[in-house]
Amino acid sequence: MFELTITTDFEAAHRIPEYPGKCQRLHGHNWKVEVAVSGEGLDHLGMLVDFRVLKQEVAKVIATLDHYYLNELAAFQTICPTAENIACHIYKKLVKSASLPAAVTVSYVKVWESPYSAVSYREGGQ
Ligand SMILES: Nc1nc2c(c(=O)[nH]1)N=C([C@H](O)[C@H](O)COP(=O)(O)OP(=O)(O)OP(=O)(O)O)CN2
Ligand SMILES: [Zn+2]
Repeated sequence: MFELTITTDFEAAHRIPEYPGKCQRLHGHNWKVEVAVSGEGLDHLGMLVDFRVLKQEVAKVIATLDHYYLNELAAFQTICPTAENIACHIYKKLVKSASLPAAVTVSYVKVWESPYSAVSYREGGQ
């Protein structure tokens, strides 16, 4: 099994409306995102998936979050844009991506809210 990761980041504002503290107020983060994909089979070049292809697919999702006020986005009208929900949102968007090879599975998405605090989202008991 091969597991490949890429990292990227984006800037966005959010607030956690019912949070009992300062996070209830509008504030921003430079969110770091790590995406891991895995699979068994390599292509004729010896790659699970080209890093460039994975970065492009992740970039499409990140573009929908970058420099937005996350609470205003459709994805976060019924759930709060916590690091947990952002990681889950990115994961589910990537799973739907048609541009990743069929044999490639998204292992997890990890989102850092700060250099010291991160959340990983994965499915299927991995
Ligand atoms: N499990 C989670 N906990 C918290 C989340 C979250 O998304 N998931 N989010 C927040 C707030 O967004 C807040 O901005 C972060 O708060 P905090 O950790 O206090 O961040 P600081 O950088 O301000 O850290 P200090 O130690 O207070 O300087 C809170 N929790
Ligand atoms: Zn925050």
